[in-house]
Amino acid sequence: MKAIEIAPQSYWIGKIDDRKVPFHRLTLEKGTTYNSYLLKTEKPTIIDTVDILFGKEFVDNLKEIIDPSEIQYIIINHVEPDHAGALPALAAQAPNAQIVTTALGAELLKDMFKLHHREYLIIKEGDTLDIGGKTLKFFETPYLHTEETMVTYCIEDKILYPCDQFSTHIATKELFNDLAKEEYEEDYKVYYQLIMHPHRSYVRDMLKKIKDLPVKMIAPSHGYILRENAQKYIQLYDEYSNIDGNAKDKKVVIAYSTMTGNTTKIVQRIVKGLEEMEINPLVFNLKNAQLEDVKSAIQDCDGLLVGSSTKYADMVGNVEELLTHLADEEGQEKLAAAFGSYGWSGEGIVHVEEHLEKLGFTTINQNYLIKTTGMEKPIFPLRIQFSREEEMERAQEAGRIFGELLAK
Ligand SMILES: Cc1cc2nc3c(=O)[nH]c(=O)nc-3n(C[C@H](O)[C@H](O)[C@H](O)COP(=O)(O)O)c2cc1C
Repeated sequence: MKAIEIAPQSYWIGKIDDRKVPFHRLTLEKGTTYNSYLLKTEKPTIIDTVDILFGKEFVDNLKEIIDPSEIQYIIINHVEPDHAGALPALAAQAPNAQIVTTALGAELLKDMFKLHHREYLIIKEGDTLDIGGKTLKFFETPYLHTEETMVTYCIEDKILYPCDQFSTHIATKELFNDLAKEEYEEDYKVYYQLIMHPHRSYVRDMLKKIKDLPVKMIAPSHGYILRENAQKYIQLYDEYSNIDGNAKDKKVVIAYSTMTGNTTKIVQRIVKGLEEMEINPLVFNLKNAQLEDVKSAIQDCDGLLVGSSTKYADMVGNVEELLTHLADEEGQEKLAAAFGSYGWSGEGIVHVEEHLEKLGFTTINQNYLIKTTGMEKPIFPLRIQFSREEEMERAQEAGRIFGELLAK
């Protein structure tokens, strides 16, 4: 494909992939595109590249419009190899270019592509970069759809370069949405649901960040460049990610035991996280609760969180009694997770999780989170050492994530 002008001095330099593309355990029946952009300003800049399969072709095509050694910046909004895959081939031909990305993005690129020796320009929220004739502004948009992700906005052109966000998997040759020969809104929605929806609270954070930008065109990294009605596509993400009425009707039970109150502090932060999702859980400190009451609340709930600290490698209080009491119940695949404070080994939390699994609950743990959201940091089971404040942030995040998973 030849370069296509999208704005003065700005070009699409991507690749149309019209195969049935294997991707995220799916087959993209309509193929896709990998959209890369060249901003041919005084300090020539490339925004994202193409899939790793097409690295050589990408660089060969690029050479027809610019000498790669002139490139000053290569912006990597997201490190997945369908966008950053041509970076090694490009970087080898562009020795003067700095790689512009988030701090986490730089760490991942170094290890993934052995680019330790390159110069990086690390982006923080709201930073701007003068590329000689245009100014770029950056926003960190974590988990859309991986942790390191950011978006780039060109102030003069009013173009948003959001990489995977606002994308569509279609191997379009028309490229611009106003030239589309087929209806594509359903494909746009399906893409959102598969890739972005598991992270919809982050979608809402991103929407707040770009709310006041006068975006005239969205130039994503898959499918159509949205130059007609760009705001409509932002509005659609607002509608799709709206959590109202989704999570707030869910019933959550938290049941726990504590020796010295550390697990109570965790509960308070989990509750705050759930409240962010408009969920008000029923909380039982098992020391003061009738097990029959807790049991009937659990029978009636959509999600269950069971907490215990650890005493001599075991659960504390009457957590075990409760879990045994539930043995004649079936978890009915309801979502559940274990949490607790601990000192050095935290076996109590492991025992709680094993009980929940045996009872037939769908237990949220790291494997579950990786499969459903791609999130690899260990949120559940939630293990907090003593009640260290610096760790408590995780408890609130865990509450929010639990709510999001319930609302799915
Ligand atoms: C008698 C006793 C035994 C403990 N045994 C363990 C243990 O085996 N493993 C561990 O990780 N922490 C152990 N701890 C540490 C507690 O789990 C830790 O202090 C925790 O923060 C207590 O939380 P809580 O106040 O919610 O009960 C023990 C604490 C006490 C007092």
